[in-house]
Amino acid sequence: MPYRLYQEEKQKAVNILNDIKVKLYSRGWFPATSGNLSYKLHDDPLYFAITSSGRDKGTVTHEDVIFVDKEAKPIEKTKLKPSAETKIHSQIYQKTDAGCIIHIHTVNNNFVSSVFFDEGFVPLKDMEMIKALDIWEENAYIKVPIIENFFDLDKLAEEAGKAINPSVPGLLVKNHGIYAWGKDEFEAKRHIEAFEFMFEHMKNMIIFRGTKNIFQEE
Ligand SMILES: CSCCC(=O)C(=O)COP(=O)(O)O
Ligand SMILES: [Zn+2]
Repeated sequence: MPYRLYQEEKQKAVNILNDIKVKLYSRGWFPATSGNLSYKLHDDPLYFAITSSGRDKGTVTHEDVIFVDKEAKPIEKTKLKPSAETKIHSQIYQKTDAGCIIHIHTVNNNFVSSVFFDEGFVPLKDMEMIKALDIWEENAYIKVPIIENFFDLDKLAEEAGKAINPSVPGLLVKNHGIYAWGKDEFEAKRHIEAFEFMFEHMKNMIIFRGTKNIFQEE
C-alpha cells in the first residue's frame, strides 16, 4: 500500500522550506531562480518535499513545494514540475542520514569549485568554523568533494552519489554550486552557512596571496 502523506506533515515541510528559502534569499543566495531545497518525510520508501522548478525563491506561493519519491516523481497529481535537480537530492538522502538539503549558487562556491577542481576537493583546515560542521577534532582537515557539472542530470545525480563523503555534509559541483545537508533544517542551514563562510575566507586569502600555501601542510 502506498505511503499516505498527512496534511499536517506536508504543511510542516512546506513551512520549513519556505522559512529557510526566504531567509537565505535575503542573503542573496538564490539569485536568478537558482538553487533548490528539500525536506525528507519518510525513509523507506523515500519520500521528500522539494521546491518546484524555476521559481523565484524570494516569494512564497502555494505552488512552491512538491512531494516526490526516490525516482523524483511527484507522488500526488500536480501540474507543477519538481526541481530539475531532484535526483541529486534523492541520491544524497539515499547515501547519508540527511533530513534536509539546501542547494545554492554563490560567487564564492563557484570560485573555489573552479580553483580546486583539478584536486577534486576543496581543502578546509585552520578555521574555527569547521566546528560548525560538527567536526571537533584538533587540527581537523576536511576535503569537500567537487564533481564536474554534467549537463545530463541523471549522470550528475549518479556522480554526486558516488562522490559523497559521509563525514563531510557538503558536495560542490564545478562552476555550479553546493549541496549541503543536515539531519534537520537547523543543521542543514548551519552547515551551508559554515561552508559559505569558509569559501569566502578562502577566496579572499587566494586573492591576497595565491594558492601556493594552501596545500603546504598536507
Ligand atoms: C537558474 S540556475 C539553473 C538551474 C539550477 O542549477 C538550479 O539550481 C535551479 O533549478 P530548479 O529546477 O530547482 O529551479
Ligand atoms: Zn543548481
